[in-house]
Amino acid sequence: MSVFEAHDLCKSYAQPRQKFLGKMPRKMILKQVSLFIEQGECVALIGPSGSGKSTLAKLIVGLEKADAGMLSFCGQQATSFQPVWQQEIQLVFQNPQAALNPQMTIFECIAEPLRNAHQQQIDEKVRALLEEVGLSSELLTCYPSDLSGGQQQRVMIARALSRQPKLLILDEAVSSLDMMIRQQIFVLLKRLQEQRGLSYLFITHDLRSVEKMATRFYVLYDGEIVEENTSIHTLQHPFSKALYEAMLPLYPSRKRRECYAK
Ligand SMILES: Nc1ncnc2c1ncn2[C@@H]1O[C@H](COP(=O)(O)OP(=O)(O)OP(=O)(O)O)[C@@H](O)[C@H]1O
Repeated sequence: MSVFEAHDLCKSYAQPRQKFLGKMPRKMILKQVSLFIEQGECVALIGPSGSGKSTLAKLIVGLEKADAGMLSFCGQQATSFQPVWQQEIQLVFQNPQAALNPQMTIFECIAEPLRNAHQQQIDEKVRALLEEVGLSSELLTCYPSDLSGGQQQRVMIARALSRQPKLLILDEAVSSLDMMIRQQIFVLLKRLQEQRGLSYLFITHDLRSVEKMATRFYVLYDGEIVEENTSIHTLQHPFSKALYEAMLPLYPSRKRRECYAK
């Protein structure tokens, strides 16, 4: 069963700099984008910079409104994001440093979405969430700046989990992390996917991450879905092929090793 579906989503933005004779032209950013995510599935979204990936993420979490099209979450169809979906669709951004309030302790960062609960419940929940994302409770009194990038991203994931989501939108969520930490976050995300039945929309530029995380992926190019595939090794669209060609091999051939060494 699909946890989320988008049908023919269109989105344009006004171009104030190109205003002419009192008319404000609009630029089409998303052109009839359709996709679906099954329950418990990790679907990736790749595409060049400016192709509209983050705009699509914003439509899905209700930060922006589509010009046209339909959304469906857990079988409920609507022309725009519904406030009742807010708890269950959560967004994790690329840069946790910018997303976490530097004045709040780690406890406060994770507890903030739980503020309506009883204090004792909040304490227990925050500790359980911290443990679930593999962080020590010793960090509860620290501030975001005391933590590494990987730890900060774990806090962001714990914060998102506090709302009991069904769908996480991971917008370049591991891009700023080094390879080792990235791998650890992948392991964490896979475990959460299994244990909680979570679904992910995993937005990235990195085909290796797609290979590791996703069972299926879409390619967004100039606001259009130009490809849907299950393997990065059978890409069809020229952009996807170019991205594949640009990917460094896991085990470079001798010829390539010599080339990189120069
Ligand atoms: N609020 C806005 N007003 C006007 N134009 C916008 C707005 N937000 C995004 N855009 C434009 O929409 C286009 C798509 O932007 P978007 O951030 O969705 O791309 P992206 O694929 O996520 O890029 P990247 O991979 O670099 O993050 C860009 O040309 C951008 O300038």
